[in-house]
Amino acid sequence: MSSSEEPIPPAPEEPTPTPSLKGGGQDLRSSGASGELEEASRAFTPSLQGGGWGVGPSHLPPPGQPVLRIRGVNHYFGTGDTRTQVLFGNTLEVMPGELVIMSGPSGSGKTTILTLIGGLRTLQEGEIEVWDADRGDYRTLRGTPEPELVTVRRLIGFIFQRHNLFDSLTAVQNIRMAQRLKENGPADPDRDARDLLTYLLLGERDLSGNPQKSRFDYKPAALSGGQRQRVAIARALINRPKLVLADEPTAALDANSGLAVVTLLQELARERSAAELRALVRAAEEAGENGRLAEWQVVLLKRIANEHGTTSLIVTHDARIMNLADRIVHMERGRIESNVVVAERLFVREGLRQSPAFAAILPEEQEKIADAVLIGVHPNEAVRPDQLAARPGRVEVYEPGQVIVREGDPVNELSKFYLIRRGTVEVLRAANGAPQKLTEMGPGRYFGEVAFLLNQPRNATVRALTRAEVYTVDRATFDKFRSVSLPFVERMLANFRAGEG
Ligand SMILES: Nc1ncnc2c1ncn2[C@@H]1O[C@H](COP(=O)(O)OP(=O)(O)OP(=O)(O)O)[C@@H](O)[C@H]1O
Repeated sequence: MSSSEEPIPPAPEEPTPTPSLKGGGQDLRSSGASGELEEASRAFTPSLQGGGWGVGPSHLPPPGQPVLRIRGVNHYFGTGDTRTQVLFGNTLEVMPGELVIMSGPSGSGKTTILTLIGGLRTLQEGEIEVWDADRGDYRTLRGTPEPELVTVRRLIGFIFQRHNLFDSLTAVQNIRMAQRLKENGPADPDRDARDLLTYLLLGERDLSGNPQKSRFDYKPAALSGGQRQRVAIARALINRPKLVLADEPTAALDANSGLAVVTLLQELARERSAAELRALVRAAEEAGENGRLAEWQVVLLKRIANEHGTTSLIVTHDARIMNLADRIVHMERGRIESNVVVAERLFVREGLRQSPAFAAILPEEQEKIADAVLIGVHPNEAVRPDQLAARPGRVEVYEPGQVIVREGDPVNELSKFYLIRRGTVEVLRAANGAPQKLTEMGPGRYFGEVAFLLNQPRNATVRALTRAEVYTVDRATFDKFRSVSLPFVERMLANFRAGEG
C-alpha cells in the first residue's frame, strides 16, 4: 500500500463486518479476526432499535429533495510532491428509489466517490449529505466525527468486491451477525436470512425448483467466489438499507445469480406487480441474456422486497444492470461528465422524433439535441429553481395565463421549438378579431417549429393553462444539426430516387 494513503477511520463499534475497499490494505476491519464467534453471539441477541423497517413515506425527504446530495467534491491522494487530485468539483443528486449506475473508464474515480459517500474515506473538500430516514434529516459527512460516521455507515448496505465474510461463521451466521433486530422487523429473522440466500440460489432448491443441498451452513472457505459474493450481498441487504452502495456487485456471478441480484436491487427500489416483474425478466431474456428468474424466485422476491424505497448506487459494466438504470452517471478523469435520467432522455428523444421538423435530422444528431436539453430531473417531477439555474437555457417555466409564443410574432435566430415537459397549454388563433381556442396540449406534445422552418411569423398563440414546463431548442441549434444531417439526407434521397428510376 502506498504511503500516500490518508488514515483509515477506525472500525465501527457495531459487530457488523464493514466492507473492505478493493486494492488491498484499506480494510476497516479485517476478516477472520479472533473473537468473531463471541461478537456474533452478541449480535444474535435481539436489540430493539427503531427505524429501518416500517419506515413510512413521512420519512422520505421533502418532496423533490434527494436522498443523497453531493456538492463540489474534490479529492486528493498523497502528500507534498506526490499529492494528486483525483476528483474535481463533483456535484450530483440522487432521488429516493433511484437505481443509479456509475460508469466510466478504469481510474476515473468511481470507487473513490463511492467510498466518500459511504463515509469510508475522509471527505476533504465539498459537501456530501445523506438522508437519514430514522431521524428525518440529512447527515452531513463534512468534518463529521467518527462516532457519527459509524451511524451514517449503518444507514448503508455496502456491496464491495472484497466481501470480508467471517471465516469461522457459516453463511447464515455471517448474515445474522449483521442483522439489526427492530421493532417492526421480520417476525422470523432467521428465516429472513435463509430466504434471502434461497432467492440468491444458495438455498434448498435450484433454479428449476428441484431440491439441492443448501449452503446455509457452509463456511466461506467451502463456497466459490461467486457464492461468497452472494452471501455478502444478502448480508448487505438484510437490514433493508435505504441506500445501497455497490462496486461491481455482479462481477463474479453467473447469468442467473447475476440477474437475481440485479432484479432484487431494482425491486427493492419500488413496488412492482408480479406481472410487471415477469415482463422485466422477459425483457432481460430478450435482450440476449441467458439468465432467468424462476417463478418461485419471483414470489420470494416480492416478499423479500416488501420494504421499498431503497436507492442504489452501483458501479458496474454489467449491461443487465445498465438496462435497468434510472440514472446513468458517467465519470471521466475524476469528473462527472454526464448525469442522465433515463426516463427523461427517452421522453425528450421520443418528443423530438414525433415532430416532423426533426425528420430531416439524423437519429444520432437528434439524440445529441435531446441530450443538450436534459435537465437531470424525471419528467414526473417538477423542476426546482436551483435545477433550472444549474442547467440554464434548457427548460422554461410558465405560470397559468402566461403566453409562450404569440401569433404574428416574427421569428429569428432566437426563436424556439418547444416540447412540453409538464402541464397543459392552450393554442389560440385570432378569428374575426377574437382569439379562438384550437386545442389543448400536454406532456410530450410540441409546438413552435413551423414558423422557423418556413421563416414565417408565428401562426398561433400558445398560452399556459396550468404551470407549464417546456424544453426548448433554439433555431440556431436546430439549423446547426440540420446542416450536419443535410448531406446525408440528400445522399439518401438521391440513392432512393436512383433506385426508383
Ligand atoms: N489509495 C490510493 N492512493 C493513491 N491513489 C489512488 C488510491 N486509490 C485510487 N487512487 C487513484 O485515484 C484515481 C481514481 O481511482 P478509483 O479507484 O476511484 O477509480 P475507478 O474509476 O473506481 O477505477 P476502476 O474502474 O479501475 O475500479 C486513480 O487514478 C487511482 O490510481
